[in-house]
Amino acid sequence: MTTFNDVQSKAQEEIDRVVGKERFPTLNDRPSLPYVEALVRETMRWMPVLPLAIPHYTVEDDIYKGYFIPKGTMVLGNTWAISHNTTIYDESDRFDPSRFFNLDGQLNDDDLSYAFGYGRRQCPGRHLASATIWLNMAVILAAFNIRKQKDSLGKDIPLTSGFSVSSIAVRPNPFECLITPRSDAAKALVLERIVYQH
Ligand code: HEM
Repeated sequence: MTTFNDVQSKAQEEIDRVVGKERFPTLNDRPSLPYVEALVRETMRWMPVLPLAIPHYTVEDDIYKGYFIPKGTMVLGNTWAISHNTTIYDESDRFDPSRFFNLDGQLNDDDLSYAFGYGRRQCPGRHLASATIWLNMAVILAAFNIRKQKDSLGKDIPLTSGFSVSSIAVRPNPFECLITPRSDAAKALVLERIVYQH
């Protein structure tokens, strides 16, 4: 969100229009916020957390599409190759949630389930993960503006920190950004929650 401020504004506009500014979004709002849904999908597509899923090995000889795969071969599902396949995702390096909408403006059926792996070993936590990611994104977008940090002359500091792979998971390297409440009302809602939870 630090980099894609136009996407951020579009999602915030949808939240303000559908949910209003008197409360934060809840999971009940999920079906009514298609752009936020598309934003979650695009985040998981553009930089998958597990770009090679989790390694497995074959327990017997197999043939897949004419390739002989001996017993004991390590097999990796190449999630990155799928999520950056340019025949499915035009200009796949571009971050653009609108790619998940059909021409009639409806969300398409590409729910990014492959980001959670494949077959009977597919991630059992995927529904919890999807709900948690959606809710966190929706509430953060409702409450805060996320922008680039400024230098001493007030100019945006470019974001160049990139990503690292630790073990099998990808994560952003530490970076500076500016996170500010969107309004006094948003700030009050955040404070209300903090007080309530303690
Ligand atoms: C962004 C969040 C998450 C992503 C992207 C993710 C992704 C994945 C992937 C790609 C696999 C490997 C599937 C395969 O081998 O084909 C996996 C396995 C697994 N995940 Fe997740 N996961 C997430 C969150 C969670 C959560 C929240 C839980 C638990 C509450 C969880 C529990 C597991 C377990 C137990 C496995 C191993 C399943 C098995 O080998 O049978 N994951 N996950």
